[in-house]
Amino acid sequence: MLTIENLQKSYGQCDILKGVDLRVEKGEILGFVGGNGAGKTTTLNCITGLVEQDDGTIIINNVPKSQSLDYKRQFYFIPDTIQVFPNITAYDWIHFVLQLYEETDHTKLQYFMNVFGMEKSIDKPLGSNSYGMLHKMALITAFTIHPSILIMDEPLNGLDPLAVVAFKNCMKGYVENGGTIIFSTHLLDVAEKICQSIAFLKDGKIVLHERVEHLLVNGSLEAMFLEKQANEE
Ligand SMILES: Nc1ncnc2c1ncn2[C@@H]1O[C@H](COP(=O)(O)OP(=O)(O)OP(=O)(O)O)[C@@H](O)[C@H]1O
Repeated sequence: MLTIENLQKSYGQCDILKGVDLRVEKGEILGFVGGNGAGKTTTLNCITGLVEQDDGTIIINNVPKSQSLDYKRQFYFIPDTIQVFPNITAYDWIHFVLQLYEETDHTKLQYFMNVFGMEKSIDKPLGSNSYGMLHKMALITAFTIHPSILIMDEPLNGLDPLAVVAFKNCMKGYVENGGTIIFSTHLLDVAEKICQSIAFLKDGKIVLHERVEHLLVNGSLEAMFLEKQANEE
């Protein structure tokens, strides 16, 4: 589904990604973890084309990143900071994006708006929405589109507890229906409940990529994280 080989990226003299290799299989929820500044956002930005890598290949559904348009049709991306036009409404924004993805099933949209309790905010200008509400809007759009792979950078940030429950249920339904998810997070207790596997990024490389049930044999993900961080330092 998603294959990354030898991904490298530097900013000036600073080598951020030093040969990232990663495979994500269809139907998998992969949690992408690592300390602050490890390079998670840089990796996701390379995958989604917001950043051009210096070296390495990225392929989604057998389509290489170099085939720009076709490649971009394979996924939907929710960045950590959602940039919006402040004067248009959530309704207009969502419908605009749905049109881009040729998604016309508005019953699905209504369903996910209900799930996330967004009906009352749908006609408000985006500029008056909170950080969490913008994230909900992006999630509603993503689950309505149902892309073959959903890529998210810290999607749990700003979500209230009800939205977190809705998010977990939607993720479950989405992968049961053939979707694949890769998301970065610092919330290891949530990751251990919803992910099938965890990739740990440290010093510009993936130092561990393992199924969650195998990791939990030795304790919590938090314990694994602390041990890995300490060992590698
Ligand atoms: N545009 C840029 N120019 C220069 N350095 C950058 C740029 N973007 C990121 N970096 C650097 O690359 C490194 C990795 O940043 P990145 O945002 O990918 O980390 P992260 O793992 O997502 O961190 P966090 O968990 O704190 O969000 C950091 O040292 C950061 O300062």
